[in-house]
This record gives sequence, C-alpha cells and structure tokens, in this order.
Amino acid sequence: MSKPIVSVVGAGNVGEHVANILAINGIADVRMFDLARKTENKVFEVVKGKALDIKQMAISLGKDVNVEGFTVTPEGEGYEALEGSDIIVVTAGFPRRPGMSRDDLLSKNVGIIKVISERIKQYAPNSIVIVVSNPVDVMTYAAFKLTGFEKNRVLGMAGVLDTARFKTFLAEELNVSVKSINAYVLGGHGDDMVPVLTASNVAGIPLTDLIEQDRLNEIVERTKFGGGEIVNLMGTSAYHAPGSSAAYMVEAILKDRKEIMPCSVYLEDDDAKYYEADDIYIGVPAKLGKNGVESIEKIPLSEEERENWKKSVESVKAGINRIKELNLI
Ligand SMILES: NC(=O)c1ccc[n+]([C@@H]2O[C@H](COP(=O)([O-])OP(=O)(O)OC[C@H]3O[C@@H](n4cnc5c(N)ncnc54)[C@H](O)[C@@H]3O)[C@@H](O)[C@H]2O)c1
Ligand SMILES: O=C(O)C[C@H](O)C(=O)O
Repeated sequence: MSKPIVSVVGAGNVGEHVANILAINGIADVRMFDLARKTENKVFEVVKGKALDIKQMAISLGKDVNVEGFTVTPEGEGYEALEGSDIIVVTAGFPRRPGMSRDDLLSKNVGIIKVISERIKQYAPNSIVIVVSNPVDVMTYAAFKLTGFEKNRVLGMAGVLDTARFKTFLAEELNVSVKSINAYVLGGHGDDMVPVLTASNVAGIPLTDLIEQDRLNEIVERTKFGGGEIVNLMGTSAYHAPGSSAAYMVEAILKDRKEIMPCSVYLEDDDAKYYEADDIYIGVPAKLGKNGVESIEKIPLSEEERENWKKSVESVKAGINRIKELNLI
C-alpha cells in the first residue's frame, strides 16, 4: 500500500532528524531537499547521501519506507519532487550561535522561506506546511502569506518542543513520569514565551501545590531559555527534540489524531478577540487532524499570564512588522 509523502525542506540537523523519526516509525515516505555542498574540488550532493543512509537505517530496522534526496539551489531550482507531498516540513535556514537571539536570524531566513514557499505553492498546492525555521512564528506568518494557503494548512512547530522542555524539568523535579504531567507553554517561541501554570498540573494537582514558588520560578525561567541553554552547550541549536516535536505533529495530522497541542497558528476573528492578537502566528493549543489545524482552543489565562502573553504578542508583532518593512511578503 502506498504511504503518505512527507517532504522535508532543509536536511540539516533538524531536517535529518525529522526524516529519521518518520522513517523509523515507517509512517510515510520521505523526500528530503537541500543545497549542494561545494568544496574547492568537488560538489557533494549530501542530501542524497543522507536520504540513502536513512533509508538503509529504516530497512535495517525492518521498515519498508522510501527515502529520497533532492539537490536544490537557493534560487529555487530542483523542487519538482515536492509534487504529491501530503505534508511539507520546512527546516531550511540558519540556526543561531551563542550570543544570538532567534530574531537575529530573521532577515537571512525570510529570503529562504520566500523561495521555498513559492515552490510549495507551485508544486504542492494541496499540502499542509509545518514551518520550523526561526524565528518560527514570523517565518510561519511569511509562509502563510507567500503560499496563500488556508490558515489550517500552515502552522509552526515550537510549543510542542517548549512544552517538552517544561515537562522534562517538572518530571525531574517531582520524580514522576511525563505521562502524569499536563503542561502548556504558549506564546511566541522567544524569551517571552508563556508557560501557563494555571493550566499545568501533575495528576490534576496544581504545580503551585507541589513545588515551592521560588523553585517553580527557576523551572519556568529554565524552560523559557531552554533553547539558549543548548546553544551555549553545543555552539549550535538543538535538533533531537525539535526533530521529534515536528515528527509528532506530522504523525498527529497523518493519523487524524485530533490531538490538542501547542502550535504556532494564525489568529483572526473570534480567536483574535480572545487572545487579543489579530493577524499573527503565535503559539496556542490547536487540535491537529487530517485537515491540519482543525480548531484553536481558548485556554484560560490568569491576569499575570495575560500580561506576559501580551508581551509575547508584541515581540512577535515586531518581527512581523520587520518582514513587512523588508517588502518580502
Ligand atoms: N521552531 C523551533 O522550535 C526550532 C528548533 C530547532 C531549530 N529551529 C530552526 O530550524 C532551522 C534549521 O536548524 P538546523 O539546526 O537544522 O540548521 P542546519 O544548519 O543544521 O540546517 C539547515 C539546513 O538548511 C539548508 N538550507 C539553507 N539555505 C537553504 C535554501 N535556500 N534552500 C534549501 N535548503 C537550505 C542548509 O544547507 C542546511 O542543511 C534554523 O532556523 C533553526 O533556528 C527551530
Ligand atoms: O534555540 C534555538 O535557536 C533553536 C530552537 O528554537 C530551540 O528552541 O531549540
């Protein structure tokens, strides 16, 4: 039986881990796209090598999946094989280095997203697009505008990752399984992200009843700077948890799971009114199923959380205004 097709554009650290997990889980055939790597004497088609290697890895685990690599150019040549993709995960672009913020990547990465979005529109007009490239809320907004797709078919990955970090620290602190933890990190994927304590609990018991306030504040701060912690340790940004988080979203859509998870989604109308943010991509709980984003949930926020939320909205808005000023969308 033929499998769904998931394309991964940008087969660097994150992209290859997305491909890796999808192939190991055997749930989709994977097409990977990336630039050639040029040295003085030779041009390497690294993406084709990575695809072959990942396919052989899956086969070694008894999985019948197809994984193919395609070399593309920065100008947008080589994307024909996007045709037929059910989902496209966009992981192309520069990662940050120590000392940088995600927003420092904005002007370089938006040009990359522009070319890729145009090719997605051309070759895979019915696909669902999950953007990972940073600053992710702004890049997802750009992909939404540039593809012209309906809002349910363009979303960004961040909240699943930020929430996984929060849950990691809570599970360690309380010595409980992650399965007993309900937690949400919402807002933009930046230093202003909002771990929502009022909606987070362990077996229904509020975190504030389980952890001293000062210690809880430390955990919240560590979560908010969780990406930076890894950048400072590795010299580049995380890719195992980001790869698995994006793959988790892909699987929820392919399997029509109707699972609610925090995703960067487009807010307008009723949702914009509730979240006090219009014409923006930002992290809120969203139900994922075969149509992509099937609904947006209105999570209750305390007064303090709403104030923090507003700050996060302002940060994302500033990024969106910057790309508007660059006349790229
Ligand atoms: N949203 C999140 O939570 C999250 C998490 C981790 C990383 N990221 C972001 O994902 C992006 C990728 O991170 P990474 O660690 O994989 O970086 P990486 O440098 O390892 O990989 C990026 C890949 O993109 C490719 N690329 C660059 N320009 C391209 C173009 N014009 N067309 C096609 N491919 C192109 C590069 O060749 C490279 O292989 C970064 O922007 C990073 O900040 C986001
Ligand atoms: O921290 C980064 O720059 C990458 C990513 O956004 C992350 O949170 O790991």
